[in-house]
Amino acid sequence: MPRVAKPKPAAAKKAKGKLYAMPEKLKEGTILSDLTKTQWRIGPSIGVGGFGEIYAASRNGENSYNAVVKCEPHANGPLFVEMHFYLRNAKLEDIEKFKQKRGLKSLGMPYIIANGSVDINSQKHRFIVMPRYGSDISKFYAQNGKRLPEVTVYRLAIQMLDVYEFIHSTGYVHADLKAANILLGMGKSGGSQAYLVDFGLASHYTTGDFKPDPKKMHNGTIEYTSRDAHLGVATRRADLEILGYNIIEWLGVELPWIKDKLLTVPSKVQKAKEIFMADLSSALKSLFAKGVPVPIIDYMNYVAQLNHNEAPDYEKCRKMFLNALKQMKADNTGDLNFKLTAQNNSNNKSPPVKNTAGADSTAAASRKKIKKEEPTVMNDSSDSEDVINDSEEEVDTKYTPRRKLQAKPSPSPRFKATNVKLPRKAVPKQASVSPKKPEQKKSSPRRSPLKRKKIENNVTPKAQDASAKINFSPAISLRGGRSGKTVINDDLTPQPRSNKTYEFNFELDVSMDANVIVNVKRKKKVQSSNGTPTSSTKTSSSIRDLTSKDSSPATRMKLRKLNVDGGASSPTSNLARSPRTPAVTVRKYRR
Ligand SMILES: Nc1ncnc2c1ncn2[C@@H]1O[C@H](COP(=O)(O)OP(=O)(O)OP(=O)(O)O)[C@@H](O)[C@H]1O
Repeated sequence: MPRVAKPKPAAAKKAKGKLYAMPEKLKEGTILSDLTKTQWRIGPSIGVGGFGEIYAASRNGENSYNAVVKCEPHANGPLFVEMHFYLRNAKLEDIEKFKQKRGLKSLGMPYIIANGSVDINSQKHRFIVMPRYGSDISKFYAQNGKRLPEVTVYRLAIQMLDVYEFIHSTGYVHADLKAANILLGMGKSGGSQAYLVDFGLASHYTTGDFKPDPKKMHNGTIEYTSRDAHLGVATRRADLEILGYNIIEWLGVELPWIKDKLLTVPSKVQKAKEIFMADLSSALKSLFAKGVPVPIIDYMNYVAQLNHNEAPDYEKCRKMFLNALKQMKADNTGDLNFKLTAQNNSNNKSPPVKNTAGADSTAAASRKKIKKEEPTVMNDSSDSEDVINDSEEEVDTKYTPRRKLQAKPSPSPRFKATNVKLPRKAVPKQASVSPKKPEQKKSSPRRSPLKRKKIENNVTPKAQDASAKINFSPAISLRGGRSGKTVINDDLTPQPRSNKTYEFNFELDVSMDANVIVNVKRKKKVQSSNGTPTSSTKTSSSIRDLTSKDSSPATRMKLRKLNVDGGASSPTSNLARSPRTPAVTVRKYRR
């Protein structure tokens, strides 16, 4: 049995039956002190994300809540990732420089104002301060009966391409664009610019080989996750694909994998997207009864032929939408209009649904509405002022974004790892083309015209399994009921997340995760003839005394896949048949 080396004393507060810690509430009026000792007064809660809470905030002494504080426990990965993305790449001056270079009047790129740490109920939390934006566009989408005006869709696409161009210029991808993550600006001209928030899944994109990463497979919001993200590969084309799925949906049609209720099985969604993208013209035709909007088919075709490591031509994409606006004689300036009329929805499948929000759906009206809603206090309000000084912000450079431990504190159901059953046969049998070994071109598993042709010719949406030869990632399934929520692969893995650190000091042969064998080899120190201890990787067959001086903790673990039928053969012979087997280095635990 693994030995508990160091149980963590202050365990995070957990909801009954949940593996994830819940964030602590910040009382209205609480003062947070950031790293530069600037004080921020917490206002009402204005949003709850998958991992933490967002509060309106003002500089202490000022009246207007024109900033927000996003606060999450320290152990929480997404905010760590988001904060470092902002600190490294998205300071206000970086954004200004980019705008200048590109000749842009505005850019929907948020920035970080401040950051710090705070102890709340003896639990260390991290917080960031950002500008406050307005309503997110998912509200308009819902109010309009699941659609947005066509002109607005194209304008949003152009603005998001600008933001992508900025993010990609820093070496990162966003990986989670969706209506709920797009906020309108505040202030006089705020309604003309949309901002892309939530960088909790931002990561460096690959410029090298296409290497699927099981640890990151399916990350994102399942409805819009790109095919590359389903395989765990961060690419620029993936961001463009995510935008593509979103704009199709905003035009009032249902994406096939949503229509077919596949969202609870990521590998099925992935497969549906592969089929969709392999035969775009007929897939889109079946979605748009009145004809496929030209910029949609052009944009999706462009995305489909991009190489995984290719820099997208953002200008070319923007022009597709700009040309459509010109043809519609629509301006690309002024407030984004969210009010549906028959004129601005020529391409939608069915007649516009009456806007339940009435005349309230322009950006300006929305800002008014937001202002009206401001006094809503979701947390306990208190007159008392708790002054909390931040403790030193530690930057754990070894932090991996996968360690996202936070449960969603909102009533909307977030996937819980405890409820997942991973099937033994994690890789479906039809998976016969490994993305690691692209058939035609070494740079991209998808670019190959031959392969695409094969899929187009042989695959019908109903009978694709035998001929598509697409490698799908493990058949993880999600509990029903979740929708539109960011999910991180780690959430899908039923590993207990205690705060304990284990020392492995013996041979361990155990199946874990879907179909993986873990073989831990202890590095044994042996006495050489001259008495100096030397290392050997000889596998120990017996459990050794952990405190014994002649042993040291395991330093390497070998993982290998089980055979598809569930059996495991000898480690050495199996290695050849399992090229994706990773070797994992285990960090030595130090007290
Ligand atoms: N700067 C901001 N100004 C105003 N509202 C904001 C701001 N940032 C976030 N929000 C609100 O809070 C909500 C949640 O924010 P965000 O998506 O950043 O949190 P999250 O925990 O990362 O969520 P998830 O991962 O589930 O998408 C947003 O949908 C939005 O309504």
